[in-house]
Amino acid sequence: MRIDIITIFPDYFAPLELSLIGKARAAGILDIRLHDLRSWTRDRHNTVDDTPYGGGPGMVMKPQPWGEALDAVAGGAGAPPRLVLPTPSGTPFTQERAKRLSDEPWLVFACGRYEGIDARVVADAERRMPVEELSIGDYVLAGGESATLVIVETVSRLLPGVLGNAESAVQDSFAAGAMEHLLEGPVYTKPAHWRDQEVPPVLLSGDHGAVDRWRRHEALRKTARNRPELLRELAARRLHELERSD
Ligand SMILES: Nc1cc(-c2ccc3cc[nH]c3c2)n[nH]1
Repeated sequence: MRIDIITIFPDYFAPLELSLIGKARAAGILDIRLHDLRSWTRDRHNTVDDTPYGGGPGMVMKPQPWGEALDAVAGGAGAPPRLVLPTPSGTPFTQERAKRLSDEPWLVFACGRYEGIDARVVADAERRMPVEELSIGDYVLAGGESATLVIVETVSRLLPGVLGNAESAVQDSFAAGAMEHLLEGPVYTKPAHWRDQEVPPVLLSGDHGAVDRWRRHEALRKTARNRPELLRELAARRLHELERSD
């Protein structure tokens, strides 16, 4: 997968040189390219923002640098990339959406700042590539860079060869089919006794059936406590499946 990131803060993405993603880049599984938006400014101050039409607080990112940056990065011959634009007003980013994005050969991320990017940039981009405006949660960041890091990490770890043990990707809380979207329960490792706490004996029993039942029970408990709405959705899905099978 190729990933291009356009931002005024390229250094924000230094973490993508580390750990699993850094190794995947070195192995050629991931081709991540950073682009400084200011490279496409034309004035000596490298201006990327201006006051909003209609008044109001803050500044808006100018269309000209973005238009030329997207032309340069995403405008080549061949199939266009999918443009991902993190924004508080976007479609919720979920594990299911991450799975779909992981099937894309080429993603371009546009990292906004200030009050956002002039709306004509998205309208212009939609003429030549699919555009996805995504929110990583109902809170407001200072820019799109953190959201882009979250999306890139979530998507990249689903790519074959990125995680050492593909199984751990399957067992994620929200991975389709793994414990039906339940939250993951507690995990333990050596030593079996630590600061007067014991590892649950079932995990040392060697009885894999009992371990699976215990883990499902703990996942249900955790989900009921922290995300009860997921249990309601699970019940509704089960009911729908039963009614379809009648
Ligand atoms: N889910 C979420 C996205 C954002 C976001 C994304 C881009 C910009 C640009 C300026 N402020 C921004 C905030 N906040 N929260």
